[in-house]
Amino acid sequence: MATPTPAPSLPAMGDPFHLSLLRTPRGRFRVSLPPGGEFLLGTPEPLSRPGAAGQSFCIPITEMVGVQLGGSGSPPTVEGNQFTVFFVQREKRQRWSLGSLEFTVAPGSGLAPRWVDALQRSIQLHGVTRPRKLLVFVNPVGGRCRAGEIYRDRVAGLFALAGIQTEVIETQRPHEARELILQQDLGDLDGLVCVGGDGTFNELMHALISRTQRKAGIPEDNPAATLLPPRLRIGIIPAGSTDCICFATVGTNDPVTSALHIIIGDSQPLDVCSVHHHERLLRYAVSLVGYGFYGDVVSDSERHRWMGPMRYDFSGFKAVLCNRSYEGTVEFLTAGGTEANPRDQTRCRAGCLVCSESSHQLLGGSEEEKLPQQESTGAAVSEWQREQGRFLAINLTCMSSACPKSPDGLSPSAHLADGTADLILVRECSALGFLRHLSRHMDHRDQFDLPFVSVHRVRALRFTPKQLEGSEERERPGCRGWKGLLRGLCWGEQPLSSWSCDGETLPHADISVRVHGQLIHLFARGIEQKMGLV
Ligand SMILES: Nc1ncnc2c1ncn2[C@@H]1O[C@H](COP(=O)(O)OP(=O)(O)OP(=O)(O)O)[C@@H](O)[C@H]1O
Repeated sequence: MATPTPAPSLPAMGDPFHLSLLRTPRGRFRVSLPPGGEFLLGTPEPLSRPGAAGQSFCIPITEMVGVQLGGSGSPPTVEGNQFTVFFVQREKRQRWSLGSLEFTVAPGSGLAPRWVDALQRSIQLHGVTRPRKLLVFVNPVGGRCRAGEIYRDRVAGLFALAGIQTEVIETQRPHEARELILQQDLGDLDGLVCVGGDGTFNELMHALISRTQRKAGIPEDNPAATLLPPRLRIGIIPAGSTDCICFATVGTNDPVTSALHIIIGDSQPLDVCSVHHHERLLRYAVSLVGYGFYGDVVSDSERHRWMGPMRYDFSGFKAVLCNRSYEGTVEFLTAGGTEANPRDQTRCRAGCLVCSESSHQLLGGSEEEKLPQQESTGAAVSEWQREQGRFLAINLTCMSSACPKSPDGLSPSAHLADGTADLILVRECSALGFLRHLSRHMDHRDQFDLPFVSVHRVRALRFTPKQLEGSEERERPGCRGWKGLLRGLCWGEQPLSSWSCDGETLPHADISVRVHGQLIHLFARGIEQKMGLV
C-alpha cells in the first residue's frame, strides 16, 4: 500500500518568524501568518506611521498567486532581504488584476527565504484544487486573430509566476484540438485551457466529454445514456468574437481575470445539453442551441468570417429584415420539482443556492426515479408539453448566455448548474415586434413580456420541422412587395432553418436535446455578488 504524502506542516504558534516587522512601500507593518495559515495579515507599525491605523491588509492564501524572493519585477531583482507576494486584486465590473506587495526584512536576518518558504507551504496546503499542469489550446483564427498574442503577453507569465507547467498547442486547423484530446494521454494533467471563442471551447468540451464516455464504455449515441463527468476542468481565456460562455460564468471577458481564476483553482459546475439526431449524437452545448433567427444568423455569419466580430451584426441585421419563421412541433419536458422559474427575477451568482440544492437532487437518480418522489412532496411534476406552429426563434440555453452586448443575456434568471435549461419560444410576429423583443435584451426590460414570446424551464426538448412530419403542405408562397424583395435578397425561400449550437451550425433540423446536470467543471466560480466591505 502506498504511504500517503504527509500534508505540509505549518510552523507552531508563537514562532517569532511568523510575526515580523517588515518594511513595504506603504510603510512598516507588523506582518503575521496566524496558525492555520489562511491569511497573511499586516497592521501598520504605529511608531513608524502615526495615524496610519485602518490601512491594515489581509491577503487570503487561497487568493495568493505566488510568492518570490526579490522585488516584483520580472525577472525579480535578487535582493536577499526582499520578497514579493502576488495576489488577486478586485477591480470594477468583476475584473481581477494581479496585485503585488514587496516586503523588505532586516538585513542579515535571513527572514526573506523563510517567509517565502512558509507562504509557499501555506499555498500548497490551502490550494489543493489549484492546477499544476495544463494543456493549452490556442486558436489563432478566433475573434480578431489575436489569441496567440493574448496568451503570450497576458497569460503565460501569470501561469509561470504561479508555478504552473504548461504545454501549449496552437491549432493549425479545425478539429485538431478534438483529435488530440481524444488520442493523447492526459493522465498527468489537471485541466485544459482554451484560448479562443465559444467554438473553440465547444470543441474542447465535446472532445473531453466524448473521451470520458468512451473510456467508461458509455454509448454517447444513446440519448438516454447517463453520462460520466470528466475529471479535468476547462479554463477559458476569452479570445473569440462573443465569448459568451466566459462572460456568463465569470462576469467579464478579460484574459487576466480568467487566468487568475484558473491559477487559484476555482471550480464551477455546468449543465450540458446533449443534442441528438435520432440515435446519433451531434454535439454537446452549454450556451445557446438555437433554431430560426439565431440559427440563420450563425450559419450566414460563417460566410462573412472576414468581417471579424462585425459579421454577427451584419447577419443579424439581415435576419431581422427577412423576418423568417419556420413551422414545426416543439415538445419539451418541464423541469418540475423546483420553485425557481425563468421569470422569477433571480440571478445565478457565485455560491448559488438553487444550483447547490440541485446538486443533491442530481445525485439522486434518473428523472423516472425522481418523479414519484416529486408527486409525494407536492412539488410540480415534470411533464411533456407540446407547442405547434410557426416560430421565428426557438432558443434553448443552459445558462443566461449573457455577453457584453446583452449583459443580462437571453434568459437572465437561468442557472449554471441546476440541471435545467430555459426554452424561449418566439412565435411568428412582425419584424417590428421581433425588434422590440431583441432590443429588450439590451435595456434590462422583460424580453418575455410580449404576447408572442413564451419561456419554460425544461430538462429535455424535441423538435420536428413540419416538412419532416411527412406533410404535403408546402412553404407559404413568397410575399409580394418589399417583403418578398427582402426575402429574395436575403436567402430566398427556405423551408428549414438550421440549429446553431454554441455558435456552430448543425447539419440536421429534427433533433432531440437532453440536459445533463453538472456534467463538466470550469475553472471559474460564477459571477460574484458585488462585494461589500467587511
Ligand atoms: N487554425 C485554425 N484554422 C481554422 N479554424 C480553426 C483553427 N483552429 C481552430 N479552428 C476552428 O475555429 C472555429 C471558430 O473559433 P472560435 O469560436 O474560437 O472563434 P469565433 O467564432 O471568432 O468566436 P465566438 O465563438 O466566441 O464567436 C472553431 O470551431 C475551431 O474548431
